[in-house]
Amino acid sequence: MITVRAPATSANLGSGFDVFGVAFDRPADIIRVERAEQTTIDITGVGSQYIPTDPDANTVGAVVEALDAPAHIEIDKGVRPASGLGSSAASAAGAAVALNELYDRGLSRSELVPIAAEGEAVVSGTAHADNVAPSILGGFTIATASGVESVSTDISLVACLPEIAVSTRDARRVVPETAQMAAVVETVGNAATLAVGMCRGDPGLVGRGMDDPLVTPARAELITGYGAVREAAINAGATGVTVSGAGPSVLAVCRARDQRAVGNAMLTTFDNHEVDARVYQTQVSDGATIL
Ligand SMILES: Nc1ncnc2c1ncn2[C@@H]1O[C@H](COP(=O)(O)OP(=O)(O)OP(=O)(O)O)[C@@H](O)[C@H]1O
Ligand SMILES: N[C@@H](CCO)C(=O)O
Repeated sequence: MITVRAPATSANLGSGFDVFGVAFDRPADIIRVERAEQTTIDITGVGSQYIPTDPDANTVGAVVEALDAPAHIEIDKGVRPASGLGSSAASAAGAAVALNELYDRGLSRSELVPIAAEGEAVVSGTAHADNVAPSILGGFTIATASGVESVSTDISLVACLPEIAVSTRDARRVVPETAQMAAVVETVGNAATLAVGMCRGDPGLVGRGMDDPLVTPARAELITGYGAVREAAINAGATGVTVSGAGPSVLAVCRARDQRAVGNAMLTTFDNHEVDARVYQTQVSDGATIL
């Protein structure tokens, strides 16, 4: 049996829609795989009642197919589904790393990224790699059609998960199909600023680069209290705030000393909007580990 811990992730970071991602130190999914004639899936943990065990409908099933690696797979969910914290991706990333090891396929971590991304197509219709890349490689990742880059960095994050479910499939329907050139120019500038900030470990630059006029405004509408939560986090010291992945989690970047204040401000403001929430004080961390 091979056991892998695959971390939660946050994709987009505002200006990097379908491209940027970061790995968290927690929460994480635990994936256990054993060789079998036929693929079967058992799921426990947070939100497991909402996740299909049919391999054709679960993200790990697509990974089994791509690696031709039938197995009995146990998924212990630490990352709630429909959270915006890369729940579906954590399972796919963990399965890719575990099955590659179990069947001795010899693929590199980078080669496993497009394989795990096939799982995302199962749930959202698109094989976007911006969550699976950091869950497999760790750090801050840039996933494009021509490959994936990863840098390790020391950036503190606060992810606030409200008790609202937003599916990636639904959140992709509100993404505008066209964009004004001025908004594209602004987004490119912000994305470049963010990438430099990650390389320098500078939360001020990362936060400044998270602003996104293209996708985030439409998605913010799906999250009760988003505007007020964002403002409260900024007032508590966050250097940037955006929708995490497809939502409903809200992601703040800050200095380590401000993490607690930012998290409390976000929780209190969701509570003022009668939304229960929980907070993860985390930082950009390593990718999947074989235990
Ligand atoms: N192994 C899995 N883990 C979690 N969700 C899964 C899995 N397999 C299939 N799903 C389905 O995927 C959906 C959750 O994925 P979705 O992409 O919507 O959320 P997310 O991964 O938390 O968000 P995001 O990609 O925005 O970070 C649910 O409908 C769930 O049933
Ligand atoms: N880039 C994806 C991440 C969520 O799966 C999106 O925002 O739709």
